Amino acid sequence: KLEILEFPDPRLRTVAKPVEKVDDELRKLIDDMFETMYDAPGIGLAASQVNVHIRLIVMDLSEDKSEPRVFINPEITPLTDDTAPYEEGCLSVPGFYEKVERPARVRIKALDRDGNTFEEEADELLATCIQHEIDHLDGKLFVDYVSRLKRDRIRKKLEKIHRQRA
Ligand SMILES: O=C(O)C[C@@H](Cc1ccccc1)[C@H](O)SCc1ccccc1
Ligand SMILES: [Zn+2]
Repeated sequence: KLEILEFPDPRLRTVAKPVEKVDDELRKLIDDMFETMYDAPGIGLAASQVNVHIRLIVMDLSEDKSEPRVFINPEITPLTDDTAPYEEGCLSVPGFYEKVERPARVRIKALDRDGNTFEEEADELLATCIQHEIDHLDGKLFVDYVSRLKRDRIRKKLEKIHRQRA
């Protein structure tokens, strides 16, 4: 299992670099990220969250771990000006949930775990999750979309918890 960085760790603000080679070493990291995500549990995980600053996301929106998805060097394009709200959480901001508005439908272009390019249109939870994860690759967190007052309260609470840890 890999350690998940927690807000306000400054390493979460790193902008991830494109993946150069989709090889067995990368696939080992992908498998370790799935193990970490399922154990958390979560439905998405960006490499940035495990302190590996490359443009790699793993995701599984299914109820029974039956639909693992890999997005390498993902690019998204909004397909509508409509936005959809979602009560977002984050494995890097444990215990806090805030409403975030994001484009309701997006086009995703990425490489899969074999290095093949694929494209798909996403709405609902897939649209929300892929945008949340790509934000991680750009050093952004969902708490950046709430007021500074709210963000500071969340930061202070998590800093207190981190101080109480050994
Ligand atoms: O990136 C992460 O930290 C994992 C996120 C992914 C996510 C955030 C907001 C909305 C959708 C997905 C979550 O912590 S995974 C936990 C979870 C489970 C079901 C629904 C929403 C969030
Ligand atoms: Zn997150």
